[in-house]
Amino acid sequence: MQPVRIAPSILSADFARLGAEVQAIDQAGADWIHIDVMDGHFVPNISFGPPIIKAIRPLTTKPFDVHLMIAPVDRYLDAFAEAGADTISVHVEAGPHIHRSLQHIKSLGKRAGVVLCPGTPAKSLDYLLELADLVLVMSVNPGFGGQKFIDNQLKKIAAIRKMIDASGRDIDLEVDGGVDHDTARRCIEAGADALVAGTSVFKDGPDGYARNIAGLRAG
Ligand SMILES: O=C(CO)[C@@H](O)[C@H](O)COP(=O)(O)O
Ligand SMILES: [Fe+2]
Repeated sequence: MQPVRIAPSILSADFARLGAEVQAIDQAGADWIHIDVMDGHFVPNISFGPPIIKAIRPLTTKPFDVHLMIAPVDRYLDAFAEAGADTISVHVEAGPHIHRSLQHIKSLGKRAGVVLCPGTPAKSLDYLLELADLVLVMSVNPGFGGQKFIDNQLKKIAAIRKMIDASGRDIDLEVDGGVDHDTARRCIEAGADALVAGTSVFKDGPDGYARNIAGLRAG
């Protein structure tokens, strides 16, 4: 089994130095760059969109793991693909046609991710796993970094691990929100193989990035 992938969330980066921050987490060992897109409608916060993603795309070869917290979502999928997303993840709660959204992402030649908010059951994946390359379990309510990990999501992670294994498909199981050294270990034990981390990677400034990423990966 490959080591758990660490995806630092640039929502916690210094936006005034965004390009340098992306290069710093790349050099520090990030596996993926996690990019949180928020619209002030699906979630109560606004972050960045395709032009920012396009601007930072030439600065690293690491995959862009784009987490869309926007509704409606379908009309923007092409723009995120063109801007340089590698994985595009959409919330089951963000629209009436999640199956269509996943089909659309696949048709663009991108990896399709499906995201579940804390209140959404694992069962909502029943007819979606055949299209998914990644399942993202939110361990906080989406919209902000720096929130506390919701413990009952560990049970959901374990349930989804079983569903993925039973599917026979190669699907990443990623967890996002409140991931620190302690909760990272518990997520890995429950079956996660990719972790998003904002606060716990960026909290000590650039000198701490490599140490913090390695610490999360070690579990
Ligand atoms: O999607 C989100 C929040 O909605 C996350 O990706 C956060 O940005 C993670 O930040 P921390 O909880 O690790 O500080
Ligand atoms: Fe995220």
